[in-house]
Amino acid sequence: MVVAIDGPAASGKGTLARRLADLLHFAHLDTGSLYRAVGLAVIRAGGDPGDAAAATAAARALHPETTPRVLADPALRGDEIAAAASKVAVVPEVRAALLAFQRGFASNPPGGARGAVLDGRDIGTIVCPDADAKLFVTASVEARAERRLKELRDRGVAVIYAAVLEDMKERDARDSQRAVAPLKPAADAFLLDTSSMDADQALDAAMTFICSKTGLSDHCA
Ligand SMILES: Nc1ncnc2c1ncn2[C@@H]1O[C@H](COP(=O)(O)OP(=O)(O)OP(=O)(O)O)[C@@H](O)[C@H]1O
Ligand SMILES: Nc1ccn([C@@H]2O[C@H](COP(=O)(O)O)[C@@H](O)[C@H]2O)c(=O)n1
Repeated sequence: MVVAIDGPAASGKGTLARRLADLLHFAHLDTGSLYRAVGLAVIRAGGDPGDAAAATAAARALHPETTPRVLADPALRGDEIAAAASKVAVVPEVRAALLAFQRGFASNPPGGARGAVLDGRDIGTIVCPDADAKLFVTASVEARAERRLKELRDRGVAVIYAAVLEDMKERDARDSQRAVAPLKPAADAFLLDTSSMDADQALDAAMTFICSKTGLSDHCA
């Protein structure tokens, strides 16, 4: 069984995907980490993430056996790498190079898990169009900027709200206006606006939808 979760930055989709995977004993793939890994590799090689050839070479150099170790690198979590990720993500050859790994994870989840939860921008539309349940998680850009601000400050990063909000708007625009696999809800996705929900309420709403859609019996009342 595959659960596809898409949405903009800091909407809470990663938190929700992790918690759903724990609850259902499914494997989880944060597909944004793949794009971050490509952006980080380009930067570490002294390149420009806006250089399509460099980004394509970095994406093609990611191998399935080493990818889990690459995705665990804490350096992926920085805001500079998030911006780099959204630049390499506009390149069609980069997206094509990352597709097989994502589809393989969904169809054959690691560790013998009986299902997979993938979160990203194009999971319900492109990566897993036949997913059993699709959710599009969103929140106002102001709520998302507040969440990211808190997260960064908790990590000891000195930032101001206006800069976080500006970065968020830029990334939203790049992700939703690109020509290939833009951020948008799949036609059959459940829209979950978490602007005034905490993470527990979002999980409850998602589970109610997944239960009604899939009839998963062992986790549904
Ligand atoms: N429903 C919620 N209410 C308030 N804060 C939340 C909620 N869900 C997640 N958060 C917090 O908001 C921040 C962003 O959440 P998360 O990383 O899950 O978002 P995301 O959509 O996966 O972001 P990104 O695409 O940038 O990785 C985290 O600090 C998380 O703890
Ligand atoms: N399926 C996906 C996932 C991510 N991206 C791009 O990567 C950037 C970083 O993603 P996070 O989820 O870690 O914030 C994101 O801004 C997208 O540009 C993507 O294109 N497709």
